[in-house]
Amino acid sequence: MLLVVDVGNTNIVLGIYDGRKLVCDWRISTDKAKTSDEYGILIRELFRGAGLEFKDVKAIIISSVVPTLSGVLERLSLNYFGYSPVVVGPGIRTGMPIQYDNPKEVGADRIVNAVAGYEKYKTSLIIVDFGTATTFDYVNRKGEYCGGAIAPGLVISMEALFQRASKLPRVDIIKPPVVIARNTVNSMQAGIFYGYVGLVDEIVSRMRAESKDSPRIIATGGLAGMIAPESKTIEAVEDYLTLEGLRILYERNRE
Ligand SMILES: Nc1ncnc2c1ncn2[C@@H]1O[C@H](COP(=O)(O)OP(=O)(O)OP(=O)(O)O)[C@@H](O)[C@H]1O
Ligand SMILES: CC(C)(CO)[C@@H](O)C(=O)NCCC(=O)O
Ligand SMILES: [K+]
Repeated sequence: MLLVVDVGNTNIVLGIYDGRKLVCDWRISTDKAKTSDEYGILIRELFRGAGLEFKDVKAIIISSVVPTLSGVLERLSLNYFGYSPVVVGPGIRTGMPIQYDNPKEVGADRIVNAVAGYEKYKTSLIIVDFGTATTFDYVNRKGEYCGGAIAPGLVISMEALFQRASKLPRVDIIKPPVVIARNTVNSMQAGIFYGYVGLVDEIVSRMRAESKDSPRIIATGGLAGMIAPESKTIEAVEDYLTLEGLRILYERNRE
């Protein structure tokens, strides 16, 4: 079985593939202070809960946008699983030309999403990933990664509001009952939720216009399911896009 690991700034998502089938997935908090041994213990517990053992894993692929944790997880792979992982980054075969000024600068998660999206849709597309940051990526018809936009994530936006204004509480990010809200909590929810729907549609519309094409628009990430129904532009939500992309990239790089 293949272990796929996506290290984000808020969460590390792990998945186990048996061939093309995702058999289980877990989400743990990203903690830059944790050692490879501490992650090892945590992952052992997750495996135990799913009736899996470390020796069931025959290969590992990691993408990370937290440089300090890349080494920690590489060490974990070697020490606990006995395999050196494929790490998404310069030098791996993506099958996707990267038209960023400096290809080394683009987040590995964005490339992984782009690879998965293009493999599934085989046409030009815009991918919106709602994570710590919200990323927008454009892939053209030929399957080239063309770049995109990075916006503050929904949770970060809410936290900025609450931390900078004494009378504003921390609120759940939900769709409020009305936009002309009559209490602080609903007012903040209205500003963040509808403001964010607007942010997404505006960026996607401008990217689509600039692309001079008619890309498909897909979304992923924890909060995609909440925003997508209100968005005029998002056509589909692909919950496991990043894990799928990691599986595909492993296939392209196994020797
Ligand atoms: N309804 C909600 N209200 C508040 N926060 C939420 C809600 N749903 C998810 N979150 C949080 O939003 C954040 C972003 O979620 P998501 O799972 O898409 O990204 P992530 O995987 O944590 O991002 P990254 O890949 O950058 O680590 C997470 O911290 C998640 O716990
Ligand atoms: C934007 C994030 C934080 C989203 O996870 C990540 O993709 C990242 O750190 N990217 C590096 C900058 C870039 O993609 O241009
Ligand atoms: K992510």
